Amino acid sequence: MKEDTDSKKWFNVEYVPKDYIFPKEERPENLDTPVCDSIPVIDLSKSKSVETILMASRELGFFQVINHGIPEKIVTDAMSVLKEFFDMPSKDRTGIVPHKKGYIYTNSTDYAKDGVHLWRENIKHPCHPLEECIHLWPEKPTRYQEVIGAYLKEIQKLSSRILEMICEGLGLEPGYLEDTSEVSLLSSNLYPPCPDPSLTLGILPHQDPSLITLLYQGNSTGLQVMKDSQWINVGDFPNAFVVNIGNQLEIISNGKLRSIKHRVVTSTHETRISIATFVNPSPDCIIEPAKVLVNELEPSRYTASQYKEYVKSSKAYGDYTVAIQNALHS
Ligand SMILES: O=C(O)CCC(=O)C(=O)O
Ligand SMILES: [Fe+2]
Repeated sequence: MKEDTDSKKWFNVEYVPKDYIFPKEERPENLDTPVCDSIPVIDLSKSKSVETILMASRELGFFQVINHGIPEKIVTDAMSVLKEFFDMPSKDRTGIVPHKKGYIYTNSTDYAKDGVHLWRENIKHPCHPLEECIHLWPEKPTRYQEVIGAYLKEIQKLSSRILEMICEGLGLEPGYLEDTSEVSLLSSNLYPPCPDPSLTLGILPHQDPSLITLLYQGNSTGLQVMKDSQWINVGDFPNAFVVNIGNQLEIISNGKLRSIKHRVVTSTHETRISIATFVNPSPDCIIEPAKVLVNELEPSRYTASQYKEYVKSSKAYGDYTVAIQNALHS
């Protein structure tokens, strides 16, 4: 049997197929916005980084970190193994039974909204505890489990460090966030070049249901953040990780830190591969504004809920993801 080569792939088209065209009011307008230089790039080797992280998290809910200590090779290996995964013939990627296997692959034929597909392919899998999940991840490419496992160990360290800095900046006791959080989900996207980016979207506008999200985007662009009612581009910065505040940390901080809407637009010439890792509260955690941030002048702005109940009731990560997470823990 002939393998599916690039020439036969769904995105190798001259015109955007009808199923990928969003209604006019949802299309990305104004794609010429200049790359924004107001997403702060924070050097973690500098002593003032707690202050700058706090300032960015309050104002924009997004920042980038450099000199973060993750070896470049671990990151480039992760990107290349994911590229190999997305490049494999589709028979090696599909046919996965979400309830049995520890990962979900969706090609672009999943309906994102009202019968329209996103211009992307995606793989997602749980990552916590690492020793229990790793064997359930893709077996092809053969290096996948080893390389992504090594990447996630580094992400765990970096996310702990960033959560500790946020704790310090908010005046919370050490460990308040870190002790009850886990890097629980990896979601990697491939956004192929698109003949007309003004008609399509890579990811719909959304806020992350996490505590924080760490994202590696290589040298590509396409991520946009809503600032003062305008979409602005998050520029690429060599070896940087993009960090954003998720809904759970907005609640814990009693609204001091902001979980901001973002989306991904496509490009005519660039292939974007991104690796998002969601740092979430442990499932049993009660999420509510930290007591030290609530007082007469600043009363609690959010009601308490258990994180796993929130995930279940809001279907925060989609049905399949909840199903594989439950399968793992039962
Ligand atoms: O792929 C990206 O750049 C963004 C991904 C994202 O926002 C998400 O997975 O929540
Ligand atoms: Fe997101």
